[in-house]
Amino acid sequence: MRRKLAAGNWKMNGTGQALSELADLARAHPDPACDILICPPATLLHRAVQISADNAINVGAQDCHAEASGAHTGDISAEMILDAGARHVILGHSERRQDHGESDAAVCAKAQAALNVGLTAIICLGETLAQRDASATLDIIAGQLSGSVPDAVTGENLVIAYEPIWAIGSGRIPEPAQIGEVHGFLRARLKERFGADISDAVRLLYGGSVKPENAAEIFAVPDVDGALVGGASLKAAEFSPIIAALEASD
Ligand SMILES: O=C(CO)COP(=O)(O)O
Repeated sequence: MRRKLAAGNWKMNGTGQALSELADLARAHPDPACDILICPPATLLHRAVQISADNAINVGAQDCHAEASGAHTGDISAEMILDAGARHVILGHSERRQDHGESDAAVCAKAQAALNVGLTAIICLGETLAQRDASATLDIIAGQLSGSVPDAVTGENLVIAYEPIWAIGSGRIPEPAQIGEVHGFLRARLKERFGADISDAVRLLYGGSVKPENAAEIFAVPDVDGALVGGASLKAAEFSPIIAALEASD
């Protein structure tokens, strides 16, 4: 049985002061019925891990390099993330695909590096508004899925986040049926490629303008195992009701 996952992506937000939100979140959810993950900027990883050592909050990174080490100024490796005490890494977020020109192949290589050291890879994919309007969503998703996910997946070490680009930070979300269509498609494609045991263990998150007000509706969609939350994960008071809605979902 998959355990639900409420994941927060802080993006390029937060200095040391923001870590008090982690402590608040931990206090609000001492024994959660789902996994809780916060992915702060790399500068806060180590401190976030220390704060979360004795509570139910997990800590993850937002990116890693595909190489294990070497002359890559400014980058961090999967092993460094592990060494900082984190166990998850977000990869292929649309902001990285866009800002840094990351291709599916690049994301796949990073995911392979993450799996090599035992991290769980949270691979993001999603269509633009133009692609949705052109009825190309499932084709785009299929291409991103096959190109970004490495063969080494064993099930629990993979999370897929479906994040329609037009829903990120926009306040707009797809219809529940549209989310369900993509998640069902992802599950079926994973099953074709990896078999039922592995595909049943992969968690599928929805991301894009998840808020306390819409969380319950999103979590009621079949094959939605949680959320990857941006803006609303920055404040414990906003993320906490989203976590509660996930805990309350079937
Ligand atoms: O990109 C996202 C999470 O990775 C979603 O961001 P928002 O929740 O701010 O729309």
